[in-house]
Amino acid sequence: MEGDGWRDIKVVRNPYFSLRIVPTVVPMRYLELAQLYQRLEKTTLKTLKTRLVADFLKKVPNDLLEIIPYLILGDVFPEWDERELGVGEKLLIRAVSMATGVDAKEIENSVKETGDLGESVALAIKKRKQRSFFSQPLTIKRVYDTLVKVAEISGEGSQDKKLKYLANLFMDAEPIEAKYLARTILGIMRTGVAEGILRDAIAEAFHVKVELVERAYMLTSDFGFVTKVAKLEGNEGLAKVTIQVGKPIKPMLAQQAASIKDALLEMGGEAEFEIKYDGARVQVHKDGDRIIVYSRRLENVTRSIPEVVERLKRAIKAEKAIVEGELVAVGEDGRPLPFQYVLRRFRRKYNIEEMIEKIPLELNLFDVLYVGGKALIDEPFIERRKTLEGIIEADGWIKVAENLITKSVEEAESFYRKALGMGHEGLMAKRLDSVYEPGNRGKKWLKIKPTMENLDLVIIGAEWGEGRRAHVFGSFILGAYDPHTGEFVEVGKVGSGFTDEDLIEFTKMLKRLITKEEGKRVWFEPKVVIEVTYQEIQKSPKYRSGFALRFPRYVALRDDKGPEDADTIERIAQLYELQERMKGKKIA
Ligand SMILES: Nc1ncnc2c1ncn2[C@@H]1O[C@H](COP(=O)(O)OP(=O)(O)OP(=O)(O)O)[C@@H](O)[C@H]1O
Repeated sequence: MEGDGWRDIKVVRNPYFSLRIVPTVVPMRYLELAQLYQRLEKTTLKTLKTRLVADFLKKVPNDLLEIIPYLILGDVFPEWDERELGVGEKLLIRAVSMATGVDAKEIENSVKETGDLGESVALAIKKRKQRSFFSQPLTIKRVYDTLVKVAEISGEGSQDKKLKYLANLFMDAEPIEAKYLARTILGIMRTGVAEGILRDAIAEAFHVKVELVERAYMLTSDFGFVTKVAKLEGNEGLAKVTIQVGKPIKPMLAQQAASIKDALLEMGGEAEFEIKYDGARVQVHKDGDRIIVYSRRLENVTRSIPEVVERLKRAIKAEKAIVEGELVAVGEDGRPLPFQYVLRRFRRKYNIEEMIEKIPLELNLFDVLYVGGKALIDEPFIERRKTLEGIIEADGWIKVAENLITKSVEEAESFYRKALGMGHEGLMAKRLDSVYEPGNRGKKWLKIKPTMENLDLVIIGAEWGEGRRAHVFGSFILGAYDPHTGEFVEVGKVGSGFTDEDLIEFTKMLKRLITKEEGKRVWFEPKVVIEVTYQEIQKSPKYRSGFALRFPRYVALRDDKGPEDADTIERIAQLYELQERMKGKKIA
């Protein structure tokens, strides 16, 4: 009966006939998922979390397999899906109030007291004054279908419609279900399950190789699909997974080289150098007249850049293709503007026309991953580059990245100086024979730039400000990801570089992520990524990470990156080595 959302076979004794086996329909209850969330929240042990998720996955009927992984992560849709629930805290509280008869003000006050919206919603449900005679226990399918409907409602009166759908769910929810439903709706799950745990759990549940799960995920960015293949087709099916037009591929990344000379040496004496444009990376999927553009974080940003989409339709000559490039904002003088300008374009949802004029965008394409029905990721870079040049018709706004293939340090250095002179960030060096490694930050691509890398770190805590700034956070605790424990560990505290407006914005954004308060200190669910500069990376016995940043300074909010894209302890260790090597070296 799997496939219809039903499971279990019950033995029913019929008083008139002999013992018969009658299949009864028992859909999977949302309660089971809520109990999983609760268990996950109670432990910090990565291994235990993995086992809990694996045991749960084993019980999931086939037709829920594609949605459960996202719900476990605390999401409803994959990050590249354009749909959003569009429900804020206020609307959610109104829905709970409607469902329970508890005054919205009372729920709001309770949130202030508990500091935990989920908990306060559960309390309201416990006080529920009425429950419909027709009340039905919540099933996962019903919760999911309702959330999909909520996401798809738009236009006039949409808030009221959303309110009714949500109130209906809360009307039938048990307190524990309501707690996690509320958190899912607001995207603040707090169960500490990130992609790594889910990946390991899929492997454990279906006895498949973790490397194959990882590979399939890097190629499709779709845990729902990967889970289904793992269960139904095992290792063999996973090994066959390849890229598909329409599903974003995790981008291949680079490490930093200390100099052009080091880069050439590492690449075996010859390399392709390309300008490193300072903008935002995009992955373009084209299928006939249909274009989808994904950001570095694989969010669908197509709608925010309609003029680029129109040009892409003409510039990509192939009928079906996946190409990658760097989108750069261009100033009036024709020189590149800082990457934050492109991010402003991505964020804009209304009056886009106005932005097209204000922030014109240029796209520099540097790779092709698919063309004419064929995945190209296993072809050498040099071949992909030729293919790319063959399918792009440059139009001044869309072009192929400027490059130089050379063995000569001098030639490459002169290209480097030229790139910096034009206002670009530096150069990329690419190994001619390198295949495309989705999601990997290896040494096949190296970046060369005059300054040390900025770091992208997660805000894991903060301290309230003082005096005039007592109502906002004054400094933030920075965390780097430790892949061994699955935790974010402290590497420093940043208080400079923020304007008053920044602090107000950050306080608003972070308040809802508070997990713990200790005097003036608060701790957050690790979600928000910021870019910081620093004077130096120091070894530090004080921090568990082993490193501390000297004089970190805030540069920008990286809402194009999720916590899983933030820099890791290992990356900081690498940068520390690089810093030591760069000391006293002049590379420009
Ligand atoms: N010619 C190019 N080839 C590849 N990447 C390029 C090129 N020009 C600019 N880039 C950008 O540089 C990035 C490669 O550097 P890296 O691997 O460090 O990515 P990142 O973590 O996003 O870092 P960054 O902060 O530099 O964007 C790419 O993701 C892309 O956005």
